[in-house]
Amino acid sequence: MQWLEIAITTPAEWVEAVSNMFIELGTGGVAIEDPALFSLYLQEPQDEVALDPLSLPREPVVKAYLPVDENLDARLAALKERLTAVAGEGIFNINTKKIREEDWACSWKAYYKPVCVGRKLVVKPAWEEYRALAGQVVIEMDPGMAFGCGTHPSTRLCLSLLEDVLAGGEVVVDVGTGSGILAIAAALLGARRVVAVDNDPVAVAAARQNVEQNRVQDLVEVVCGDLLANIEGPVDVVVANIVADVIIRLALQARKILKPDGLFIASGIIKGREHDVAGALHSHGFEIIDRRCSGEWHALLARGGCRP
Ligand SMILES: C[S@@+](CC[C@H](N)C(=O)[O-])C[C@H]1O[C@@H](n2cnc3c(N)ncnc32)[C@H](O)[C@@H]1O
Repeated sequence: MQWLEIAITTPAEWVEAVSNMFIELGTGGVAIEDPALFSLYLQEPQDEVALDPLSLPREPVVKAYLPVDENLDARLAALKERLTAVAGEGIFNINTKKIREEDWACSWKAYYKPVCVGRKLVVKPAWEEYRALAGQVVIEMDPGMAFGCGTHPSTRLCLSLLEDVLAGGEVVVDVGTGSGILAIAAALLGARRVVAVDNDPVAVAAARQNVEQNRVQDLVEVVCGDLLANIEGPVDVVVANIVADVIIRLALQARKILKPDGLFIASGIIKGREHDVAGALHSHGFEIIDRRCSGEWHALLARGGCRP
């Protein structure tokens, strides 16, 4: 299959909004090439710096991929209309190029480097060397065509919340697992059993591969399905990094399978929608016990569940 790579060069303040538009358009993944992140990476002590600073973009570039099929023109037109509606003409520079599926993965790999998240997690591309410090928990990722290489703020918010709430021995469900990153993190942080679900077969395949890569296949089961439709409780933690409207739809299902005082980590909420999501959580009996944000992205930690 052929794919269209869409690369949008944008001022930094629009990065999250553009990423969100791609996600709402249904692209499997979003890659952010942010010169600020590269500079941070280059400041860290490295055994070997494989990145040529002169090759870095001067402004952030947000990339996503759409299949070249009969829906492509309509999806591109919808994207351009939305970009113009939010920011007017001339803010974004859009470049597209067709690439073969076999070349897809390599097109963004050069910019994907190990990143530290929270207190002890490190997300490392499968093909990069990284010498872990004492106490660090290293997740190896090859997201392929699925969302979730650990650089997106909404993923990072989930990772840091997982790190804070997991004490060991929990049953966790990761809804919208993408590359499997959150499910793998939960297992490496001590969960006793993790179910990872996604409705995209490409994501399910990538997640299964990453689960094996991290040698947590005895703890993590990856299934294809719609939200929590076929998942049985009781569980200790539900984590979901999807868009606000999907989180709202998920809230009741999550409450039904959570143990009393179970925890719901809800992320992927773009600025302006956090009140809608909090309202839906309250209306289903959840208590919000933590709120975190990074740039335009919000995550909520809610407590609630059903008595047996
Ligand atoms: C933003 S990505 C999150 C990936 C990963 N969990 C992370 O945090 O980086 C959202 C994922 O949710 C999946 N998804 C969207 N709607 C879904 C649904 N109704 N049921 C299951 N998965 C869904 C998408 O296929 C995508 O892989």
